[in-house]
Amino acid sequence: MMNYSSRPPDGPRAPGVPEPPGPQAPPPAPAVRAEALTVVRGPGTVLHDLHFTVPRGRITGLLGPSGCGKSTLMRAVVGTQAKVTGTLDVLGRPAGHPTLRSRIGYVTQAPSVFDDLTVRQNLDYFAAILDPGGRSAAERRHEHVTRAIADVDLTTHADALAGNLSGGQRSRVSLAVALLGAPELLVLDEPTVGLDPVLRRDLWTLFHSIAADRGATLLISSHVMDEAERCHRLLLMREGRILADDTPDSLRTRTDSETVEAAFLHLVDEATAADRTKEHTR
Ligand SMILES: Nc1ncnc2c1ncn2[C@@H]1O[C@H](COP(=O)(O)OP(=O)(O)OP(=O)(O)O)[C@@H](O)[C@H]1O
Repeated sequence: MMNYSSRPPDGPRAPGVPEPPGPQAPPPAPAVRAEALTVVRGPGTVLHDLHFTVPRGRITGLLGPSGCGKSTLMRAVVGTQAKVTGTLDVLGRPAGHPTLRSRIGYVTQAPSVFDDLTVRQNLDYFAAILDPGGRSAAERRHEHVTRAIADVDLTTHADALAGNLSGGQRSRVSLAVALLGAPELLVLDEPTVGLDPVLRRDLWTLFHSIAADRGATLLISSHVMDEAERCHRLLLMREGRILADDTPDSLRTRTDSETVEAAFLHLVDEATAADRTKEHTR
C-alpha cells in the first residue's frame, strides 16, 4: 500500500523526503477483447462463445488445425465477418468501427496484389490511398514504400512484375502493403505458409522488431506448431473453441511437455476425454 504520511495529500514536501510513488498506472487496455464471441457461417456455428484478450505490443499466435476457425476469428477482429455476436473490442472500439481502418493492417491468406504492376507500383498505389497529397507527401510516400519493400526483403525485386513472383514473394508484397501505414495492430493470416526456413526465420525477426521498435500488436495465425515457440502469447484453438490462452513457457510447464506441439496434443486429449465424459453422463 502507498504511504503518504510524510505530508498531507496536497501540502508541500518536506526537504529530503522523496516524492512518493504516484498512483499505479492501470495496465494498458488489451488490443483485442472478446467476450462471448460467437460467429455463424453458413449452416453452422464456427466460433463458440470465445473469451480472450490480445495484449498490446506483443505477438500473439493463433494456432490450431485447419478448419478450427482461425481465419474466421481474424476476419471478425478486422471487421469483415458477418454474423458476429457477443463483445469484440479492438483498440478500444467495437470491431469494424470506421476509425479502425487506418489503424489495422490485415494480410489474408490469398495475397492481394495487382499482377500487372511491379512490386514498387503496387506499394505506390496503396501508399497514395493511405497518404494522398502533393509533392511533400510524395517524398514521404517514396520513403515509406522503400522501407516496406526492404522490410520484407524484396528490394532486389522492386521492379519485377508481381505476376512473375513466387507465391512466397507475392505474400511478402501483401505484407509490405500492410506495413505501409505503420498500423497499431497487424493481423496476419498464415504469413509464412510456403516460405523456406530462412525466409520464415527472417520474417519472424521482422515481426519481433515491429513489436519491439514500433510497439505494434501482432496477431499471427499458423498451423505450424514450431512457430508457436516464437510468440509471446498463444491462443490455441480446436473446433471453434479456445483450448488455451497462455504463454508458450507456461503451457509447456503446466502440461509437463517439452514442446508447444506436445502441450497442444495433451490439451486436445484432455478436451476429448472431457467431451466423452459429458456424453456418458447425459
Ligand atoms: N464461406 C463459408 N461458409 C460457410 N462455412 C465456412 C465458410 N468459410 C469457412 N467456413 C467454415 O468455417 C470453419 C472455420 O474456417 P476457417 O477458414 O476460419 O478455419 P481456419 O482455421 O482458418 O482454417 P485453415 O487453417 O485451413 O485456413 C470451417 O469449418 C469452414 O468449413
